[in-house]
Amino acid sequence: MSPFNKSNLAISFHLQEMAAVEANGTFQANTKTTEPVRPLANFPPSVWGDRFLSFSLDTTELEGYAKAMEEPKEEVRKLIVDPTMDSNKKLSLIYSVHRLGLTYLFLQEIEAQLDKLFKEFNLQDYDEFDLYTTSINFQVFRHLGHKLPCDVFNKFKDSSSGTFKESITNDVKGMLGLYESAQLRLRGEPILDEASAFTETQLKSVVNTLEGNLAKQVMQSLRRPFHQGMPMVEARMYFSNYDEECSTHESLPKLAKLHFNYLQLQQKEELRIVSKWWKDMRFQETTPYIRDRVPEIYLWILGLYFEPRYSLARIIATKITLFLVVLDDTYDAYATIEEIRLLTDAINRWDISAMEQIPEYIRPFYKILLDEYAELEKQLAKEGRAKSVIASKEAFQDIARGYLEEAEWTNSGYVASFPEYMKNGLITSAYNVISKSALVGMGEMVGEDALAWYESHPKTLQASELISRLQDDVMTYQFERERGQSATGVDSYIKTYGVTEKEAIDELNKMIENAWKDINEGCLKPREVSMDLLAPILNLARMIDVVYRYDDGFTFPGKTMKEYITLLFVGSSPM
Ligand SMILES: CC(C)=CCC/C(C)=C/CC/C(C)=C/COP(=O)(O)OP(=O)(O)O
Ligand SMILES: [Mg+2]
Ligand SMILES: [Mg+2]
Ligand SMILES: [Mg+2]
Repeated sequence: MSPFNKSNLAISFHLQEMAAVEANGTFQANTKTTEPVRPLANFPPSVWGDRFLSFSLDTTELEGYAKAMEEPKEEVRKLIVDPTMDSNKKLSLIYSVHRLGLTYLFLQEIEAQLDKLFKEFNLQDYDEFDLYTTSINFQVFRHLGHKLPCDVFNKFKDSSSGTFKESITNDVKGMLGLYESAQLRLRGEPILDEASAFTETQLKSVVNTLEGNLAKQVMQSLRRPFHQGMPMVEARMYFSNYDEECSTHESLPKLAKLHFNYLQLQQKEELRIVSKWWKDMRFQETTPYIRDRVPEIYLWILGLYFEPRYSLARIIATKITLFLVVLDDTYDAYATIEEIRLLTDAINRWDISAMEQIPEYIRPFYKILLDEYAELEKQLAKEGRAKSVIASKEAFQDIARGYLEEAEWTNSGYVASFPEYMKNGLITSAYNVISKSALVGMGEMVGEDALAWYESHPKTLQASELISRLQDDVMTYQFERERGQSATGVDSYIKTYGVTEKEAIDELNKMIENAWKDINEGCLKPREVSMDLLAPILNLARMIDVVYRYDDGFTFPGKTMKEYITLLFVGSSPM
């Protein structure tokens, strides 16, 4: 959409909204009802309607794909463990396996290979490797948890000027690899800070001169680097744009196709289940003021983990996150401060007797909330893991209190200091409650120690929360400011440090960049917990990039989220 159209959208949207408020205003003037003035947002309606309800899973087809995967999977496994394969070829095979989202099928074999290759690492070997090979190796080691030193890139810098050598700018594949490598940087790796800016500028300057797959690959990475992407979608795009790299061994694309088709059927069934549940709960009738975004929230949760074994976990986490949309839009775009106080108290009480104290319109939500959690607690108690449900429920109560704090600030016109805002903002980022809710269906790997680690509010989780809170604020503060919603991190930062709006946004973006470095650090070995428990946190940060890198892609889901939902769940025939 051209910027002109975009501003048209905003204008027409604003006019609609003004008309609605106006209508409300005149409506109240004439009828003298006690109906309060409400901060209505008139959110755009669902893009999808009921189209995902009609899917019907053919389990024979699903089993057919699973069966057909066995043979190419064994072929790929043999390649991964093949002791005669040259180590750089081995690393580039593992790289393609990883980008195709297949690592989890060969995790033991891949970890064993990388442990061995990482032990054999010495910097001298890298003297004769070109930029492309160096960057592939760097990415594989870093993605799988090994801290390959960024010194491997020193030889590409001009020792006298200290900048990157001009000569590498002609090596587009190498530059692309360096750009993707730079996204894995940690604090204290300035060569990679430079590399990220240098390669992005260079690649943007040549992208229109490129052709074929290389053009598609550069456009794909410039739009969003792999590391910040949604694994399921990134796998699909790697398959489409890197067929040369994928077809080095013909069993790999064969496996990738069957794997994608298997997952697509399972995910369409999950989307049908949550869409039917949402429709049966009649939220769009009882709370019509909320954003109707079931496929978008399901896509968000799919971003956390796409492995078949997490099917139930995705359904549970999607439902709880949909509850959060109802809660957030109720606090932000409908309830009065009195109603918010009553609802927050009811959520803290978590008792059906609190029904009579909350407004009529929100009672169905409250009842469904309590029933859903009671059912989850009962189910998980059978596995002796009801504690994960309690942790999710307590985090849910926590965010309601956080949303109340925001509402009190809005109501009193108070603009919190930035530190005070962030203390509450990490809670309202919703990434604590969502990550804990993601654990509920993950099975026996979520033991006492896993829960204890999450409850300790680890740095990696805080970093993901900060990215969620601040990226959302940077992309939604104008729209929310127009509606008089609580001051966001942007307003707090401006007020606390007396800087311009642009300076504030630059500072917030630097905080987001540093938070990404903390997440990258947290995923490197030795890890505090298994990567299975870190992946939802890393992927939640990735989904913020997917939804908010260019605009408020959740309130206005007509671009990236629509494209991704179409790619994964609409029509696309089996590969
Ligand atoms: C904050 C954030 C990006 C959360 C992501 C996790 C998530 C899906 C939370 C559910 C509520 C929601 C969609 C908030 C984002 O919109 P918003 O801009 O209305 O959130 P806000 O009211 O907290 O600013
Ligand atoms: Mg909101
Ligand atoms: Mg809110
Ligand atoms: Mg917002």
